[in-house]
Amino acid sequence: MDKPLSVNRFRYHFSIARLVFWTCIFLGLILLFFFHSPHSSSSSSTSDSAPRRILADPDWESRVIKSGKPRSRAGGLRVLVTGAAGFVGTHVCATLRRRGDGVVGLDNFNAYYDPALKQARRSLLERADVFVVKGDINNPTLLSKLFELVQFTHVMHLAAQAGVRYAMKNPSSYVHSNIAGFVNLLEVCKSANPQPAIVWASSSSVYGLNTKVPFSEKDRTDKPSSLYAATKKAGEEIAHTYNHIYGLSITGLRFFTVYGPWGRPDMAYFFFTKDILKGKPITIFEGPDHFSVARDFTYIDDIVKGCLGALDTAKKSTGSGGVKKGPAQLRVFNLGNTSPVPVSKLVNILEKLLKVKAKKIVLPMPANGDVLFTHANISLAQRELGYKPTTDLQTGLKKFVRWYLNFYTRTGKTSNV
Ligand SMILES: O=C(O)[C@H]1O[C@H](OP(=O)(O)OP(=O)(O)OC[C@H]2O[C@@H](n3ccc(=O)[nH]c3=O)[C@H](O)[C@@H]2O)[C@H](O)[C@@H](O)[C@H]1O
Repeated sequence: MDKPLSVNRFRYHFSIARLVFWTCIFLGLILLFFFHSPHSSSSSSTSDSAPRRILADPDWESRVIKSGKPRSRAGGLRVLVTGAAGFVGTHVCATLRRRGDGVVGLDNFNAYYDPALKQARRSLLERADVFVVKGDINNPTLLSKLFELVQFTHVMHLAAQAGVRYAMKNPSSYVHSNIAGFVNLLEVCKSANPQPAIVWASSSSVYGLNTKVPFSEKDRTDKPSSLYAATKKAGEEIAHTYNHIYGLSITGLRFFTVYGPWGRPDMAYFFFTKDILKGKPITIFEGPDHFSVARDFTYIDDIVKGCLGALDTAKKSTGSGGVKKGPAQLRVFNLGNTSPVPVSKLVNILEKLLKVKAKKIVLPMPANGDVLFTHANISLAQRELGYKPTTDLQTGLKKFVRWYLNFYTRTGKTSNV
């Protein structure tokens, strides 16, 4: 009798120990999964740019609050500008601040192109009294903190993974910034009280392989030729959803190949300038049957006027704290120049301005996501935003070249694309 009892007791203790052991292993795995899951690292970590101690730093907070306060204009806007150290972002921030609006910049200062240029733009904005927070639009803790410190009336969303051809090299960066980042931003905006009105950068690339010109907002946009274009098109659909469900006022601006001082080194006009000056060959793409590839190049000051026109005419969002109270404004506008110029002509203008002959290599356009031409119909933006571009390519490139020579002589560097 005794023996079987002790055997049973032994078995009993053994199975309890086994149960405890496997429970511990199971809990350990759950904890391991939780701390290493992408969700937990993107939502709770502020590591890459805005560590928790910064979010609790009174000095950091007072800089955000001060920058977000309108200066002179009674009833000035309070604008959060994402992508503030980017090309368009820098110009928009400086112009808004100059007219007296409150502006807080946000930028993750990634290394897609020369971070030194982004830092130089940030210094320019510091001198213009705009504080640029280093942080990512994928960080909800940081975004919520900014909305806690400043009651933004508007968000000018310019942070994005730009560039048409780079999408073949790093497709996930487009999904991360242009889709996940945009959704994250909209989630925070929809929950804000009051909700801000949102103006954001879409792209002429949504017209994709369309052949009817000029491109009109009424045209279909279901033939993107690059992943970049597809993510911008997705952004337009996502904007529709957030407008529909939460009453967010959203305006999308389709920019047409924006160029000018403080521009992006990954764009053709910029690296053509660098290579022509260095005596390096440049490649000019052409279409089938020697078709001249052309762009509706649009000067930065004209684009900035369009951005401000969109901010100033944006109606208020109708929801609050995540609940829609009524229908809200949803708009999309072309911001182009309405006069396409062949890329070969752009090169001729640069040669004259730089007083250096380019070493040109003409090649058939590879299947790299590029489209053959762009041409904007801007009558809607003209009517609704008072948008009227005034700078032709010759004049705009002259200003760009002057800036380029001055900037890279002063800093003693050449552009590292
Ligand atoms: O409007 C937009 O929405 C987009 O505009 C811009 O794209 P694109 O219009 O393609 O400008 P960009 O790269 O400067 O090429 C210009 C021309 O040079 C040709 N090109 C280019 C490179 C080269 O080596 N040779 C060449 O001929 C090339 O074939 C093209 O015809 C932004 O980068 C993009 O982020 C987005 O905002």
